Amino acid sequence: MPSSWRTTSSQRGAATGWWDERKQVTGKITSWSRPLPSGFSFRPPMLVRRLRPTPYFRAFHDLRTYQEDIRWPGWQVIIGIETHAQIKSHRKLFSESLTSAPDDPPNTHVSPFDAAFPGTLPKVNPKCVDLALRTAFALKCRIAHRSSFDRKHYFYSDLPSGYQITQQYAPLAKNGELEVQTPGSSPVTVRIKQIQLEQDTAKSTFNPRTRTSNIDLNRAGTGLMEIVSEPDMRSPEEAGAYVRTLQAVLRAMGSSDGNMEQGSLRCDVNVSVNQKGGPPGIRCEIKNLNSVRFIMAAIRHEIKRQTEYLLANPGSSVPQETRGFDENTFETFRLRSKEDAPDYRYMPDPNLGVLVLSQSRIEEIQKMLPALPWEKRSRLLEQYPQLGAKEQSLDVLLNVDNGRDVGFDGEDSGGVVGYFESLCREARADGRTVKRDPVVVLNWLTHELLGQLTARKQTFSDNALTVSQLGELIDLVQSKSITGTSGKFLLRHMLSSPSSDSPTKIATGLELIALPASPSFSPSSQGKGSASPELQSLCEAAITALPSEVAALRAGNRNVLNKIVGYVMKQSRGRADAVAVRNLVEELVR
Ligand SMILES: Nc1ncnc2c1ncn2[C@@H]1O[C@H](COP(=O)(O)OP(=O)(O)OP(=O)(O)O)[C@@H](O)[C@H]1O
Ligand SMILES: [Mg+2]
Ligand SMILES: [Mg+2]
Repeated sequence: MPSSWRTTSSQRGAATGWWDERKQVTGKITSWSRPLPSGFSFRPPMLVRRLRPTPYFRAFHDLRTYQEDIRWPGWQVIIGIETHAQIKSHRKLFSESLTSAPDDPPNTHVSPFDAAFPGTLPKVNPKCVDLALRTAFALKCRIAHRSSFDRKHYFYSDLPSGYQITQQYAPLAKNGELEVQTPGSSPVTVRIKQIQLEQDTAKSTFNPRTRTSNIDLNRAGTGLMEIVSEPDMRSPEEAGAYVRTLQAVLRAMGSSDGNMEQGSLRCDVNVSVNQKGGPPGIRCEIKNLNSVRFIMAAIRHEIKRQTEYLLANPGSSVPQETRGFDENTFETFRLRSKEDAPDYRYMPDPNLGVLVLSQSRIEEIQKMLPALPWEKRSRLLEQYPQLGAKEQSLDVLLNVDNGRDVGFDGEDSGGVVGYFESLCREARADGRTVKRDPVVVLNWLTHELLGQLTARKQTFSDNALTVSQLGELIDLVQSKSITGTSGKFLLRHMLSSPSSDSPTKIATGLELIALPASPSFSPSSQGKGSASPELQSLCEAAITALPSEVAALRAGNRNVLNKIVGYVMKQSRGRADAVAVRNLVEELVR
């Protein structure tokens, strides 16, 4: 190892002749034996100019005027978030092995490269680059035509090679922004400092009983995007809204599951406090937060801790620390101070050159960018203003839509939003167009179809009902040919026994067609005049079967009416119309 690599932490980064060190290791660039897809090429890292770290005091606290928070009067809180999002690709970032799900058996998705076998070489996965590029576009970043990879060394058992490949000095994208809406206040623009590609680590679990650690290499080498925000947030609520908005963007782009519980989205939150009008304080970094609730709680605790420290030690500043969050006490705790901070000994990865993206490749990605959640929302509201009163259901629909796989090669089927739109305006094979009430369709989709799929532990992609099948089912209920209860039963049946038969045929087979209220049924004549013989005999049977209820009803106790109606509904297996039954029972008992 050249002696110049052995730098101390104070010498590291911008302060030292890093560029000179870089030259020493670039002599040996591994050539690529496998061809790279079009649009990608590698050049030796010599060609990359070192980027100076962005000075954080670049007037960032002037960007937003000081606004007093009554919870901590006289103090200003500054928050910046580093988000690690697992890239939703089938293969890892630098190896051919498949990415894994959290419940996969340990060490079943590991290639020799992931396990750092000597002699193995990395090869960048273009899908990961494409997905990161999509994210970069959605976050309005400037894309770097040339980016490079660095090694960040630390010696943990969950990092087999002893270093993580990341993009410390020349990231894929920089200088973006994300508009964040917090309830009850105007939107805030959070600037994005950079998006860098890096590898995830393995997972180690400690068994306190046997005092052993087990290493699972399944996660090792999975692609991550580190999305670093500028310190532009000023309250726990803004930080929470930022993470939620970012999560929605990642899902809409199909670049990450953004699933915080399962660890595919993790945040390091940097918090500092300063007195009104003063310069920004020293930040403390709270590592690895995996829920928005914890993020907000950790920030609240940090504000309390740091303001108390500054009041108790006037004239001094908060010691710079890396902290953890205790999920039981909702408090942060010290992990290490700046002095104990690891010296990562960054160096360019000699096996990976410069990643050069052609303009045509970048334009291709931009052309196929899926719609952002708020774009889809305003399009739907513009098209169907009635949905304004159904915002919650609309959000459910958009959330499900965000979670889907968004392909690159035109395999995007429109997702649940496309399905919804086709149901509202169905173009039939015979050339007719059937229009449906969007509020009714939205109810059926979110409450019934998605509800049933969730109960069956399925997702929208498992939905077996075509647009015309669900459309016809909704029409059957709307025209009262089947009751709402029968409609739900029919939907369950069609999900568990998928077939290409029409809902009318299936409903007839299952004897779900509603009992007509009268021989010539019309909604306005329900229960009035002569009832259908079948409904009439069901109601008469109920009156005979429930003599005491009938006596109570005759004595003026109208509450028992529900019981009699319920009895008839049960006997008719949900085929009778409850209003018609109610009217008929009243008429017969009178
Ligand atoms: N005074 C401050 N108060 C709060 N946050 C800050 C302050 N200064 C910087 N930050 C935030 O700290 C974060 C720094 O992240 P960055 O990845 O650049 O460096 P790092 O934390 O030193 O590196 P690592 O990736 O190894 O954790 C950014 O999100 C930035 O917005
Ligand atoms: Mg970082
Ligand atoms: Mg950090």
